[in-house]
Amino acid sequence: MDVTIPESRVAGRVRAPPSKSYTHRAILAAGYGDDAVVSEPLLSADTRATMRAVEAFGGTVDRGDDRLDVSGFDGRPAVPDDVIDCANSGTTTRIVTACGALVDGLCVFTGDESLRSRPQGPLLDAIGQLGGRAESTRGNGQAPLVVGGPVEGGTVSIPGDVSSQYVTALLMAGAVTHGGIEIELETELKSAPYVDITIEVLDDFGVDAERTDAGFAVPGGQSYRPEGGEYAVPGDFSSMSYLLAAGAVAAADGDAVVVEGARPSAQGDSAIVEILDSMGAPIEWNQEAGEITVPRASLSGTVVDVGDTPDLLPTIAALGAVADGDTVIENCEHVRYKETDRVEAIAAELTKLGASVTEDRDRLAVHGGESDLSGARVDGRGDHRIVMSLAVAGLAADGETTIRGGEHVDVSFPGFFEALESLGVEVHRSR
Ligand SMILES: O=C(O)C1=C[C@@H](OP(=O)(O)O)[C@@H](O)[C@H](O)C1
Ligand SMILES: C=C(OP(=O)(O)O)C(=O)O
Repeated sequence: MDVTIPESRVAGRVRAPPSKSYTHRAILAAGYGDDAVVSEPLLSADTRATMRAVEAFGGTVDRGDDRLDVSGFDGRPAVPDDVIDCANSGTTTRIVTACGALVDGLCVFTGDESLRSRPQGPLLDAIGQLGGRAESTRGNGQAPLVVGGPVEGGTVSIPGDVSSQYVTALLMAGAVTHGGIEIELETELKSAPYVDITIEVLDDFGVDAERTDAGFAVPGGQSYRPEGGEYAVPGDFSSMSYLLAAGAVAAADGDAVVVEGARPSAQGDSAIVEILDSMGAPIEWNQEAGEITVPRASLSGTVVDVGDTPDLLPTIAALGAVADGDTVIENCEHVRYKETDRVEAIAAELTKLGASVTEDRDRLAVHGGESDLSGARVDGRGDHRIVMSLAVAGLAADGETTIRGGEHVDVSFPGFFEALESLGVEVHRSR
């Protein structure tokens, strides 16, 4: 689907969707337990992949509008009847692969073309160190994967600079092993706040896991159960970043965008508030009310290290294209291992809108203010975050911006274009 965004002014209140990261973890945590309700879940293509996996392992997930009733497999996943399709979701692939290592038999995991190009080698290696079987069918460390166990726990050594999701996956599975899992990190951990999210969710399900000097550890023999049998998902700050950025680049004179559902949590991506502040936006976060208000501002460039916040890179780059001066995004090599190589993708697509960028392996500089952005035809690269970031840039570009592949927002923020419409943007969709 092509989506056309005209240069626009926006204003109004909009609610952030529920967190994708928390929803994935809550669904699988409930799967590892017996019965639990996940309330206010994100219902999106990626979280549906995790629901399918829980069902393949012997659980059931009854999908309501704003709740999921999960009947889990009680720490003992069954051999799936079929291959598990993780679609476009890296999180699903990693967390269910570690669950597959608990199975007394074999499981096969695959996904779409993007997913089948993403790195899984360190996780396969870790499962091997635990005595499980874990192979890439093509021998290239990418899905399709064949995984089996049952592993009973132990110590693993893994790199920390490819994906934090390997740590998340091992901690979640380790809690129901006999002996628990100790994780030694070979290199500094990137995307570290996502492991904080994991530890927070585990804690809410009554499971202990902790940071250690060497990395992380989770004792075995634990049971997953949220207090009162119910777990509520908080709002998603990565998704909010597009709405807040829209306000900062395009709010109507004297008006603002107000984003609801912004309660503090372990999400590193709440750094978007400080980043917008550092660019000169008079942004205000009422943490008690869970509301962030942002009017339009003349933005200026900033320097951001995205080691902890990879998913913000496309948003920051779009903001940088509208701002005056240079916006420098550092420590971003791991952002190349996502649905697309997002450093290359956003650099190339913003260039089509007239932005000037300098791309290095671990750094992206956007030279704002050199010329005004002008609408053009751009490619969302089949990547939800590239699509949404280009839509933000489109709000501030002269004329119209047409984004190819608008339907991919379904991965994390299915109502994204409706949210823009509610803020006053005339979104045009064509097939
Ligand atoms: O665990 C998670 O929920 C996520 C971790 C991050 O990935 P990496 O740890 O691979 O950087 C992030 O980019 C992804 O969108 C969600
Ligand atoms: C990279 C992302 O997710 P995943 O790793 O789950 O595909 C994302 O949502 O930006």
